[in-house]
Amino acid sequence: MKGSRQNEGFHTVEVGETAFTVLERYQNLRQVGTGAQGVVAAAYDTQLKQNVAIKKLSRPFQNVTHAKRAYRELRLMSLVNHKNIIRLMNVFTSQKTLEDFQDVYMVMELMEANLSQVVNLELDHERLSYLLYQLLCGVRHLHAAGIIHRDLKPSNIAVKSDCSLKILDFGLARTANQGFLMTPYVVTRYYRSPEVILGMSYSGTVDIWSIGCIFGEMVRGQVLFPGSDHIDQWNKIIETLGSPTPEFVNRLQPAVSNYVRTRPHYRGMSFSRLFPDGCFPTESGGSRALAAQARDLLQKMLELDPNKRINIDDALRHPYTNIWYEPSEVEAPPPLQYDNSLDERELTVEQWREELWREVINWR
Ligand SMILES: Cc1nc[nH]c1-c1ccnc(Nc2ccc(N3CCOCC3)cc2)c1
Repeated sequence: MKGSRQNEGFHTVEVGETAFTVLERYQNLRQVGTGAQGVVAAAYDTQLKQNVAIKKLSRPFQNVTHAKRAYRELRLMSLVNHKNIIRLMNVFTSQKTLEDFQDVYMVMELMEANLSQVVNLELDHERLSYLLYQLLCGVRHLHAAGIIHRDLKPSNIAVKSDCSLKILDFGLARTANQGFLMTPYVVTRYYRSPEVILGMSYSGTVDIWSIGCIFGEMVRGQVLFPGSDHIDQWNKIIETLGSPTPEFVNRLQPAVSNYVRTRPHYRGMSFSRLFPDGCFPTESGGSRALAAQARDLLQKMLELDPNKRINIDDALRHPYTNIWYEPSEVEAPPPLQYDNSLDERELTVEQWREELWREVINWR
């Protein structure tokens, strides 16, 4: 209830190098991560008697990129409701007025690791297919709400030892500036689809490409396309998968298609060479058949041409993942539609500050 939160006391603790000023109910804070948006701590919620994660957004209105992302995340997290998308449990600030407004704290359910810690483990097919299935379910729910993530990567997906998986954020706003960031954090592009790299119009299948890259990395134990920038990223993709078809190139904007045509011609590697049986789990039983199914799904996800790439519903019905198919999980009622136009608004830093302040003090 708003009243209690306003009056309830706060305490300040150091988490790494960062001061967290949080409601007294949250105790025993310890750092678990840092992201481009801020620091994340694990804590114990003495009211709910459960562990939680608390993300501190430091001055989220410092520039338009941060403000848009924070605003979008607050609105989207309150809007979607799915077991494979992290749930927002509480939002607060210790500042009492808009003039003093500085920081936002977002409280979520605590997971145990992110997928970056999992990609180099030898996972059996059961875990591999279950993680993939849950990722597809979460992304399907986002798409049902009109949200295309566009920036799925292992660091924004969290897991627990029971193999449950949750997507941690909502990716890029449609009008997010693709390149320059004010923070020292390097933007990871390894998982971005050809259409995002080449500035083409895009649809939900951009997220299927990213999921294919993540799935391939879990099989291979290394990043599939570790490009140092967009040019290098494109070169690595075509060296591995082969050059795009003329039909695909003709759909590009003139300047981009001219560049793409200057590239050498690559045949690309076969998927049985890219993902040989040896890199799949070799536990007893039908693992050769499972390896063939996993390879087939990978090939359909890592299709250069978005028009030919497998879509989410077909990926969820693929033999490799449909063993987990639960209509209640796949077809969870789509939330209200997200109004993307909210992303398009060009507000000043001061206006975003007020928008964020309003979102925080009016939060449920
Ligand atoms: C919202 C958010 N943004 C980034 N991360 C999170 C988040 C959200 C919910 N739970 C967790 N849990 C969690 C994640 C990673 C770790 N490890 C990191 C590496 O070293 C071993 C532990 C431990 C716990 C993290």
